[in-house]
Amino acid sequence: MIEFRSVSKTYQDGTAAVEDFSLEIPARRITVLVGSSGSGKTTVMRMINRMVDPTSGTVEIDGVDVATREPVQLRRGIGYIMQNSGLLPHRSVLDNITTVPRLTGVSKADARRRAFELMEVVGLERSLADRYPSQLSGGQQQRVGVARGLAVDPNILLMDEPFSAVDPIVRDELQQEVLRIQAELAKTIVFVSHDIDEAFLLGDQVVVLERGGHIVQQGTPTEILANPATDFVATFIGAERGKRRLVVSDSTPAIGDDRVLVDGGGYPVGIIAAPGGRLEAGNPNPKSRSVSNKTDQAGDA
Ligand SMILES: Nc1ncnc2c1ncn2[C@@H]1O[C@H](COP(=O)(O)OP(=O)(O)OP(=O)(O)O)[C@@H](O)[C@H]1O
Repeated sequence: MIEFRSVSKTYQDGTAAVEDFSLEIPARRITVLVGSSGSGKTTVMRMINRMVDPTSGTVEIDGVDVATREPVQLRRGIGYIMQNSGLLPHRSVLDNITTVPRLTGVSKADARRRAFELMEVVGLERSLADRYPSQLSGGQQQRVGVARGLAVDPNILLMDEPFSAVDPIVRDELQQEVLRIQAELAKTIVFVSHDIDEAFLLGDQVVVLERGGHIVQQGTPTEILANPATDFVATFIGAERGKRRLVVSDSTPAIGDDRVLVDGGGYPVGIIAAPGGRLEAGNPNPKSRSVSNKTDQAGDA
């Protein structure tokens, strides 16, 4: 278990990134920290492996204050997977995966054998082993990042918006891989995301943060969806869902040349005015009405 006790972090320039943050992160489960940009998610996560040290308060792993651990040693036992994979550009896929195990004293032969196993775990073909990161797709690079994070066989895996730079289809695949790997390996995963759908898909526990690392709600996805604790959470859930689900469907009826906008449940939520269409024709200020909708209701569908 990872435990934050009244942790605060003020950066040198005076930014109070996290204030009085307390949280228990259960072992062998996925906890997702989700919130808008600048809410302190990354700062919280980095205090686990001492990439950031708290200004006050303590972070404990299985009852041991991480401040008592030597940072480099600590980090070698915790997998860290970040956005844009963070791979070493001049090293092959295999070398990227074996670097940290080699530093911790694993023999070259064992590290290579394990790297090939991990490539299989994350769905990468062996034939990619000698390529350089620039010769891989974004999704493949992220898979190498995940394999590298797993290479030291850590109990804890930190994942900082790992899939936000890949396209939605690849992101879906990678999210499913995480769930599959987790079902197999049962790590303690802390996952940072600004995407509430991703949080609900992956999280056993979801923690919604507001500016200053203030926890506005924590619980299972079902608990949060059923009972958003504040307007902020309700809006966060609703706005995000509405935005993602809105589509102009060919099968929806048009009004003249104007197109009907529907949400994921197929309910009409607005009209997109076509140039010269009925809405546009009577509109003295066309731009202001080119999209008319009520997205705030779309999340309820
Ligand atoms: N090294 C730093 N020095 C000063 N301020 C920082 C530093 N790192 C982060 N901050 C500030 O701390 C606050 C929280 O940042 P943090 O990166 O933890 O948020 P976040 O929720 O992860 O944001 P994002 O989703 O944009 O990555 C922000 O106001 C940010 O500008």
